Amino acid sequence: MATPAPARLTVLSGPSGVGKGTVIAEVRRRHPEVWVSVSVTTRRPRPGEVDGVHYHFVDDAEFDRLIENDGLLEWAEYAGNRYGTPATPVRMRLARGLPALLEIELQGARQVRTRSPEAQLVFLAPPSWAELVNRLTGRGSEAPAVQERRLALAQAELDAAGEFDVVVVNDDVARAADELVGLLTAPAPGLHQGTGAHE
Ligand SMILES: Nc1nc2c(ncn2[C@@H]2O[C@H](COP(=O)(O)OP(=O)(O)O)[C@@H](O)[C@H]2O)c(=O)[nH]1
Ligand SMILES: Nc1ncnc2c1ncn2[C@@H]1O[C@H](COP(=O)(O)OP(=O)(O)O)[C@@H](O)[C@H]1O
Repeated sequence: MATPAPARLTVLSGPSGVGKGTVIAEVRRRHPEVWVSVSVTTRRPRPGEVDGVHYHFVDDAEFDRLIENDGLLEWAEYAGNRYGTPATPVRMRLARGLPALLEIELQGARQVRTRSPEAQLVFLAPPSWAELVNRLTGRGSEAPAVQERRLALAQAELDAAGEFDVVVVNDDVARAADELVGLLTAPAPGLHQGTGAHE
């Protein structure tokens, strides 16, 4: 009866500029204990981004090495750069019975779905297309050509929202953060007992 629920792996995805970073920052402001994986990327740091905090910034050779050594839980190329989730910290969290949150794009979310079917996949959606464009251009962190590229990808990402377990609309940061906290603390439904599915 008293079998504890397995620690859950939760993935948060959504188009560039929808507010994934903002909502996660709000969740962590309220609940500093929420653990979020720090990805590796070949993208250049933006002003204010700190190596080891926002990302582990690596070059192509280092990224290749991580792939070869099976060091990544998943990885994908997105808008000309590669991004991946270091496997060991996530595995250690889950092995200790503690939840883990990944903020990754669609191809990565699909890889997690395949490898860990019990993972919870959450899609953060904008209230409207116009608002997404506003946020991405308003952030001002990318050149117009890069924004265009990200918006083209965003259309395909929005089309895939139905693949996710839950869609959270980021109309208001506090409200979306509340909803995400609820999902992170909800018990996992339907244990896959005896499958050894959770890594
Ligand atoms: N597959 C995968 N995607 C990631 C990872 N880390 C970040 N991303 C995604 O890569 C995309 C681009 O990230 P970034 O350049 O930081 O831009 P931003 O999310 O728009 O601020 C976003 O959709 C991120 O969620 C990762 O480890 N794996
Ligand atoms: N609910 C919201 N309402 C208005 N602006 C928002 C909201 N959430 C995020 N933003 C703004 O949208 C921009 C993109 O947010 P960001 O967290 O960088 O997105 P992502 O991590 O998904 O790329 C930022 O300027 C942020 O302040």
